[in-house]
Amino acid sequence: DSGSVTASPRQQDTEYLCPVQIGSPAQTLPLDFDTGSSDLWVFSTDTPRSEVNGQTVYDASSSSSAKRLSGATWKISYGDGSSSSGIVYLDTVTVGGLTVSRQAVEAAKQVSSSFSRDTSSSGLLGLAFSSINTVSPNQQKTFFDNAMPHLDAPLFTADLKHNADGRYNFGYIDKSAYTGSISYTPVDNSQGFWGFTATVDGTDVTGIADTGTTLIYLPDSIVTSYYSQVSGARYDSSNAGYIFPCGSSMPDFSFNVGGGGGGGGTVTVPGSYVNFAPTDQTGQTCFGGLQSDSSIGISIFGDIALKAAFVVFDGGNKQLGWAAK
Ligand SMILES: CC[C@H](C)[C@H](NC(=O)C[C@H](O)[C@H](CC1CCCCC1)NC(=O)CCNC(=O)[C@H](Cc1ccccc1)NC(=O)N1CCC(N)CC1)C(=O)NCc1cnc(C)nc1N
Repeated sequence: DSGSVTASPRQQDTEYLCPVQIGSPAQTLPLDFDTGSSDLWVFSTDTPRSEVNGQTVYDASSSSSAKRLSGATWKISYGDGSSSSGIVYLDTVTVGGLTVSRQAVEAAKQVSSSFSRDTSSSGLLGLAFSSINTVSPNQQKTFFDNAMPHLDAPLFTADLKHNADGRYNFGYIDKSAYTGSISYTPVDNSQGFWGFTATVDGTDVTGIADTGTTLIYLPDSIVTSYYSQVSGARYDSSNAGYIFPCGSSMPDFSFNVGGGGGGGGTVTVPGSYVNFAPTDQTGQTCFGGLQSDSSIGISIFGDIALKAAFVVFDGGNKQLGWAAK
């Protein structure tokens, strides 16, 4: 089997949403595919009306294939301080033509305010490792883990784009989607994430590939040296990050993956991607897409990096592949 689904950017590439079919007859919900978490959760008819703000909701009672997973609950909190919790159904889930028949669909009975405010997203589809799924008492598998044995190849690929529709493919590598060769590097999934090591300016950086994080968060030394090339750039505590004049032309940012004997491959993030967004309506000052990881405790290669590459998340061989495009 295989599947292929469009990933549409929202709010200047802040997140990417994909249509997912749940239940019988199918209910289509736009979900944020997140390689940084492992719960598939949705706004539902169980979510208080006061917390629903136009989002499409999942109604298990109108799906003939839905079965309540009795006694199961879930509760999750994210790096940006948002959170949600609820109950669990098993139902049929289809992504880009790829169907999993008994997928844990986590219905929200509570969502934090940032989810209520994000009217375009009906929830998340976690693509990290099932070891960090939050369902209790019996942990549940991700859509990818459930699909993997049926896939032509045990992998999915992420091809996110700047201000344009990209694509997640499951079970195959689309050779027309990238240029040159794919450089592979081993994955450390001990924390449940797609962890890997890249080299930036000769320095090894261990981080995670996270489609659910908008920006790139790297060690202070690398970030400071990057912004030292931009006149007027400075760390601004009120914005909690590096800012600079919006008219600045930003240097490209490159990192090497799979740097072993074969020299590996280099991913180059265009400077224009690092000019993330204005900090206010005046459009004078802009917020950087590359920020320090010192308050996070882990380096994150988020959407700003991922949309500069074609990325293979290889669950069978536990490796990450990076190619230019
Ligand atoms: C099983 C939990 C799971 C592993 C969890 N994983 C994550 O948090 C990473 C995951 O990829 C989540 C997925 C997000 C969650 C919010 C909704 C969108 C997806 N990523 C983050 O939280 C990284 C920081 N957030 C982001 O990067 C959000 C993403 C977002 C996009 C659109 C709308 C709202 C939020 N964007 C921003 O903060 N920005 C975009 C706008 C810009 N002006 C500022 C930066 C975790 O580590 N939780 C532990 C945890 C809990 N609490 C805290 C405080 N930190 C934690 N790390």
